[in-house]
Amino acid sequence: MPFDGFFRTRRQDVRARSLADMLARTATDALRAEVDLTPKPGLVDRRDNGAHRDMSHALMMASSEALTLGFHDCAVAAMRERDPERLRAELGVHGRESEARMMLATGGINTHRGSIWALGLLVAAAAAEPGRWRASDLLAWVARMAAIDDPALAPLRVSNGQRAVRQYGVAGARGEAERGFCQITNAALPVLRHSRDAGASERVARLNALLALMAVLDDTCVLSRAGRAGLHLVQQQATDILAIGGVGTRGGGCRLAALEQALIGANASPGGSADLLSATLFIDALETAARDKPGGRDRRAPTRKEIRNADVIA
Ligand SMILES: CC(C)(COP(=O)(O)OP(=O)(O)OC[C@H]1O[C@@H](n2cnc3c(N)ncnc32)[C@H](O[C@H]2O[C@H](COP(=O)(O)OP(=O)(O)OP(=O)(O)O)[C@@H](O)[C@H]2O)[C@@H]1O)[C@@H](O)C(=O)NCCC(=O)NCCS
Ligand SMILES: Nc1ncnc2[nH]cnc12
Repeated sequence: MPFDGFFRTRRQDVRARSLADMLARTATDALRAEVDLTPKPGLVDRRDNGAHRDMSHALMMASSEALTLGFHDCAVAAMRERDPERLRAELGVHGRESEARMMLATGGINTHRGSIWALGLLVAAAAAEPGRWRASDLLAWVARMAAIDDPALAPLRVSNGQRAVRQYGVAGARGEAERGFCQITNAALPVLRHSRDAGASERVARLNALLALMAVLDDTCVLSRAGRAGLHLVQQQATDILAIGGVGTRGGGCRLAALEQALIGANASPGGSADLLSATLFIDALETAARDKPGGRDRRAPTRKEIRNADVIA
């Protein structure tokens, strides 16, 4: 039918806009919740700037808010464009627009490039298949989309991540996306939920999930700053804290403080793990929303309070 878009009912348009708004808000809330989580080792939180001389809590919050529009645009694109190649190109445009808005909001500091990548793809996945919000479904979609080359990407764009990929032979952010960010399904989500089930506070559960990511992720942020020795330090010490029961135990809290000092001393920031923690919280929120309202197509999004309920430092 010609002009089939023209005949979309107002209700469909309203529903499309409301879904895009909800997904964009949920992604932004996940970013804010990650920044607010405290105390994180080597990362910006409510208490200090970790291993980042050029960042602050306020800057990270401003950056998070600046990304909402780009997430919305990724959702709308994924609802409208059914051709994967064309959609990949469009997501690349929205991703770079978001990176530009981030730089404007931060005065040129790269706070969230990795988050724009991971959450932009996840928002698109959730919008492309409304309600199919199991982690495995979302991340399988992400893996397919990430495997498509972005036609506009400058092939010689040399970033810290690309240098680390070449120097250390790791997957990097794009490679991890092509693998469906398996650290989320294999480590972060199980530890987050196991900690909750064991009675841990939401803050402790999220800190344990961050450690679970740090224990297994080949974080190019750490590699570019502190080399393979720095990555080994991060992975080993995060593993050790989880092995004694996580940050909720007396020994775990002390070791977390020691890890923070070691990371600052090594100028090592697990920024990639922070990005994937935001992605984990986003997926957790959508799985919860889908589970709480079976059968409904426009599932209630988790409230801002539900997503950010770990803001309070226990
Ligand atoms: C695919 C892109 C992400 C480009 O990635 P690339 O491989 O080129 O590397 P980078 O540009 O360096 O970005 C990678 C960032 O991703 C995070 N990250 C690191 N390791 C992993 C991992 N194993 N899995 C997932 N994500 C990972 C990390 O981001 C965080 O750290 C940054 C801050 O670190 P910092 O060292 O302080 O800052 P730098 O600027 O790097 O150094 P300084 O100059 O300050 O010293 C910050 O970004 C955090 O988020 C890595 O840095 C993607 O950018 C791309 O191609 N985008 C185009 C648009 C697009 O296609 N979008 C589609 C969806 S919207
Ligand atoms: N809290 C944080 N501190 C430093 N880098 C980050 N990248 C994403 N979240 C971050």
